Amino acid sequence: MMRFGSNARNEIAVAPDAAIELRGVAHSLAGREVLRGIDLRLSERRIGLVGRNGSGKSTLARVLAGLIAPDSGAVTIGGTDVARDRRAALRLIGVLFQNPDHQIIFPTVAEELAFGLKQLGQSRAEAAAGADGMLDRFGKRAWRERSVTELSQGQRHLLCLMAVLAMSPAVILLDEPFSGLDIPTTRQLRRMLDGVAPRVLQITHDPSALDGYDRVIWLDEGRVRADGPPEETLALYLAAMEEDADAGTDLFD
Ligand SMILES: Nc1ncnc2c1ncn2[C@@H]1O[C@H](COP(=O)(O)OP(=O)(O)OP(=O)(O)O)[C@@H](O)[C@H]1O
Repeated sequence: MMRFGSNARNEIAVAPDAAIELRGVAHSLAGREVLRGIDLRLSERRIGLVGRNGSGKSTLARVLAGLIAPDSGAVTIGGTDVARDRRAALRLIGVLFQNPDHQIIFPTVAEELAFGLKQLGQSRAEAAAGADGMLDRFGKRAWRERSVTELSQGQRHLLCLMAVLAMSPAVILLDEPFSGLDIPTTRQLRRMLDGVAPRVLQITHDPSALDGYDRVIWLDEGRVRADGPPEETLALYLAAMEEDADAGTDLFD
């Protein structure tokens, strides 16, 4: 099995099987209720999250990562409130957002990869070594000194995933992780994700991306509409999507 992070300080500070708990999570954006009271206990290794455009998935991802404190309710991972303890949250959950440009802050690949490791308390040399190690795993050592602006959108996406993996969080949250990636890169990422020990929570519109998953949650208008084994949740979800498509339900209300 692959391991990420050889440095002792990079080890996960909590048991990797620590559950994610959402209690009464509600949140509004611009006066609109986007999350409407979500209660979940997530302890499976591979969990999928599906739902129509605008159903609240990405907002829920931000709340799960502690990047937004919900208006009411709380999210804890292994008992730690991720919105209150941001430092601990870095080790607990790493997020790969849909758009890499919302995530990348440094001009070069090496600096971007090293940043998260320094945030975990690693020295400059340790972080540089960790960044190189991650580039080697993906056969991308040649990217080291490259300017991020010279990478394609898909390559920037891969860089963000490497940055998340390098930090060895207990939970990896992926928002449409394979959009814009070519087939070999997608397969490489899937293999990599299958090999990592932590829990993976994947937001996707592609049911096949959830093959082999333990549990799938369907979010609809900010509420959990179905939750259970993938084949059950996805059957309900896909049937409803067909109905909505036939009825021409407005996607962009
Ligand atoms: N920054 C914001 N300000 C105001 N409203 C927002 C903001 N971000 C999202 N919303 C609204 O919140 C709702 C949920 O958006 P969210 O991005 O969470 O949906 P999603 O399920 O991830 O959608 P998609 O599948 O299209 O990515 C939408 O109605 C959206 O218009």
